[in-house]
Amino acid sequence: MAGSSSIPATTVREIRVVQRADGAAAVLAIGTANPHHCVPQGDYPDYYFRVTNSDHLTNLKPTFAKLCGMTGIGRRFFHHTDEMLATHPNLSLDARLDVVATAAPELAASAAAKAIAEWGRPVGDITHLVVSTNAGSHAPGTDVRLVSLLGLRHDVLRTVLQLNGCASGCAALRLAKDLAENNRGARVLVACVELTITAFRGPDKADSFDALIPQGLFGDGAGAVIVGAEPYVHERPLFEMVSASQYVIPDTEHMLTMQLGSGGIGGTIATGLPRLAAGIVEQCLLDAFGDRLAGSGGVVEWNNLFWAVHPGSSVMLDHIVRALRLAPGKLAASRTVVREYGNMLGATVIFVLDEVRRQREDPQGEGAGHDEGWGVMMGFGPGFTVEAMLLHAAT
Ligand SMILES: CC(C)(COP(=O)(O)OP(=O)(O)OC[C@H]1O[C@@H](n2cnc3c(N)ncnc32)[C@H](O)[C@@H]1OP(=O)(O)O)[C@@H](O)C(=O)NCCC(=O)NCCSC(=O)/C=C/c1ccc(O)cc1
Repeated sequence: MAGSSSIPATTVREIRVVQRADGAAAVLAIGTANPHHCVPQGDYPDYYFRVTNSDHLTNLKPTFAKLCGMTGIGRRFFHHTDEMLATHPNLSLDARLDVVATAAPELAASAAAKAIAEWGRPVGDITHLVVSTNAGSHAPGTDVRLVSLLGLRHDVLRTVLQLNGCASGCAALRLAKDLAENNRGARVLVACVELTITAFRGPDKADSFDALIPQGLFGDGAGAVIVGAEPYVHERPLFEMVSASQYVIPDTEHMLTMQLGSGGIGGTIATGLPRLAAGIVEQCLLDAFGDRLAGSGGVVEWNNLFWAVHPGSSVMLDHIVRALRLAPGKLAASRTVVREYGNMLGATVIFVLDEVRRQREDPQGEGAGHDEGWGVMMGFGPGFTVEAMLLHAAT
C-alpha cells in the first residue's frame, strides 16, 4: 500500500536478534532453606502413629517402618510440628491450605534471599520469577507474596507451575533457561517450595504399602536459583544450561498421579517406579544428548559426567546407577541430599545442584576431578515424565 509510515523500517527478525541473548543461560547462584522442625527417619514410624493417634493400627506399623527404612532417608524437616498437630488433630483442608498460603512464601523467600545474597546484585535486576509448588492452592499465591517479601520490581514477569510432582524443579529450571536466553539481560529467580502439610494424613487401616509411600518419603524445603545468560563482570556462572529435554513414557499415566481432593493432596506412587525409570532412562538420555556426548566410537560413557539426579529415594538411585553402569560415588550428591532432607519434591534437585557444586569444589570431595565438566540434571514426575538437562560446569 502506498503512503508514508511512522513505523521504523525494522524487520521482526532484526528485533528478535536484539531481544535474544547471545550466550547460554547459566545458574548464577543457589539458595536453600528448611523449616526448623526435624524428625529422624528412624523415629518417624513411632512419631507418625503417635501424632495421628493411630497406635491401635498395629498391623500397619511394621509395613510403614519397612518402607521408611528402605528410602535412604536419615531425617526430614517439616513446617507442621507436634504441637500444631496436637492442638488441631483434624486440621481441615481449608486450614492446611491457609497454613501453606502464609508459610510457603516465607520459606521460599528465605531460600531466595540466600541465592540473591550469593548472586550479589540488586534485587531490582530480577526481571522474571518462576515459582513452582505442589502444596498451595491460593491466588494471588507465593509468586505475588514474594514480590513484597523480597522487594522485587512490580513489573517482574511471574509464572507459577503447580502439581508437576518431583519433576517440577527441573521443569522450572528449563523454563528459566528459555526465558534467560530469549530476553537479553533477563535475570530469572526460580523458587521451588514444598510443604507436605497438604498431603499429610494419618494411616487408614485399609492402606496398602503404596498408599503409605508419600508419608514415608516427603519432607519440606525450598530451593532458589538465579538464572541468566551473558554474565556481568561480578557474576559467577556455576552451571551453564546447555540443552533440555522432557519425555512422557506412553501408557504409564496410572503409575504416578497427584490430585487435590477433599483430603488434601493425594494420588498414586506405584512401587515399581524405580524399575520403570531404570528401563527407559538411558534411551531418554541418548535421544536427548547422545549426539553431543558420544565419543569417537559413538558410545556415551556416562561415568565421565557429573550427575544431579532427583533422589526419589535411594532405591530410585540404586536403579539409575545400575541402568547407566555408574560408579558407586557418581550419585553421591543425590544420596547426601536424600539422607539429610528426604524427598522435597521439586525443591530437591536444587539442593542436589548445590551439593554437586560443593562436592566438585572440594578437592578432597567425592566429586572432585571425576568428570570432564559435563553433567546431567534429571527429575521424574507424573506422566510418567523424565525431565533432563545437559549442564556444563563453568569451573
Ligand atoms: C522405595 C519405594 C517406595 C519402593 O521401592 P520399590 O523398588 O518400588 O518396591 P518393591 O516392589 O521392589 O518392594 C520393595 C520392598 O517392599 C516390600 N513390599 C511391597 N509391598 C509390601 C507390603 N504390602 N507389605 C510389606 N512389604 C511390602 C517388597 O516385598 C520389597 O521387600 P524386599 O523384598 O524385602 O526388598 C520406591 O518405589 C520409590 O523410591 N518410590 C519413589 C519414586 C520416585 O522417585 N518418584 C519420583 C516422583 S514422586 C512425585 O512426583 C510425587 C508425587 C506425589 C504423589 C502423591 C502424593 O500424595 C504426593 C506426591
